[in-house]
Amino acid sequence: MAIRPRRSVLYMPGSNERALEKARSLPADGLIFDLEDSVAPEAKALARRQVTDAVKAGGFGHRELIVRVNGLDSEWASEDIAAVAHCGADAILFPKIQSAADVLQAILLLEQAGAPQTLPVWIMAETPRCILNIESIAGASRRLGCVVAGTSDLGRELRIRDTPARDGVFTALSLIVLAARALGVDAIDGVHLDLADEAGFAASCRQGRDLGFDGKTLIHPKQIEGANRGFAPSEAELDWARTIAAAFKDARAQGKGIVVVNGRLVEKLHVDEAERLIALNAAIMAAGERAVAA
Ligand SMILES: CC(C)(COP(=O)(O)OP(=O)(O)OC[C@H]1O[C@@H](n2cnc3c(N)ncnc32)[C@H](O)[C@@H]1OP(=O)(O)O)[C@@H](O)C(=O)NCCC(=O)NCCSC(=O)C[C@H](O)C(=O)O
Ligand SMILES: [Mg+2]
Repeated sequence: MAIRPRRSVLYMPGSNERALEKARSLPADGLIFDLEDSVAPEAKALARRQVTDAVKAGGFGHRELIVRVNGLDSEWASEDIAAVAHCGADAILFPKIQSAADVLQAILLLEQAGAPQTLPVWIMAETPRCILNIESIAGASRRLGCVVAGTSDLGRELRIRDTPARDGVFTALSLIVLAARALGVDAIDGVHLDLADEAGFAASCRQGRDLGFDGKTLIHPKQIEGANRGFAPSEAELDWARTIAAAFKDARAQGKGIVVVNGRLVEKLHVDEAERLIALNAAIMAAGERAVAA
């Protein structure tokens, strides 16, 4: 299956028309048009209209367009879902998912609203119950396209202290990646709220990447470049990937199933990951070229 880069996924309030416009030129891999927590109750209808108009109008190039609707038990959910079901978004993101039944309910509502059967469903993992049920949630439907960590809501519910190492949500972050990998979908890390803390943001990108996340959700354009860098394969990783892929090809031609490169044992499993990194890099390059051409 083709790899879609999701290094940087930027939230913006659907009520902020300027942000929706600005997003057309920002170098993020994905955009989450939010109808939920960043939109005041009195601005919900405006946000819904602006978001669907913006998605229909297009002009976002290679960027993946995701609309986050309000929670299933909120008074806005059904109108949100009816409005976004066929607006042309690449995925619909459902917040506060607690169980596999919630995922099925979300899909049923989309179907009742006439959404294409192929429209992927993304979920926020942001409640303690969600984390405890994460395997069954992620496996509830093949429509699930991505799991997004909601570390702000989760941290609040867990009553943790906000430490630089994110100790309080560390287990949850690992469980999210485990569940996503088990089901073969992508996982995107939570937001870094302190916009002035560049070092802390870079550290949280490194940590997310080390944990296996495919990218990070962001709250401001100034965070895009760091996430794009942090979640892309580095030059050293790519050099190594190309080296071992070539060495393994030679070894296979000689009938061998393993090879030692620079003193390290290389097996097919290492080459599989190397090839994934090379393909991810190619997809990033291709998107970059399209962005320049757009
Ligand atoms: C945090 C902000 C409110 C700051 O906004 P602002 O004061 O306008 O910032 P700047 O003046 O520095 O903006 C500079 C220019 O960039 C544009 N901009 C700013 N933010 C965005 C954005 N998110 N997307 C697109 N464009 C953006 C401004 O319009 C300026 O443009 P220009 O006019 O050309 O100068 C704001 O950044 C913001 O609203 N951020 C997103 C907040 C949000 O969406 N929150 C909800 C998601 S987080 C969440 O819910 C977490 C999860 O659920 C969990 O539980 O963890
Ligand atoms: Mg949240």
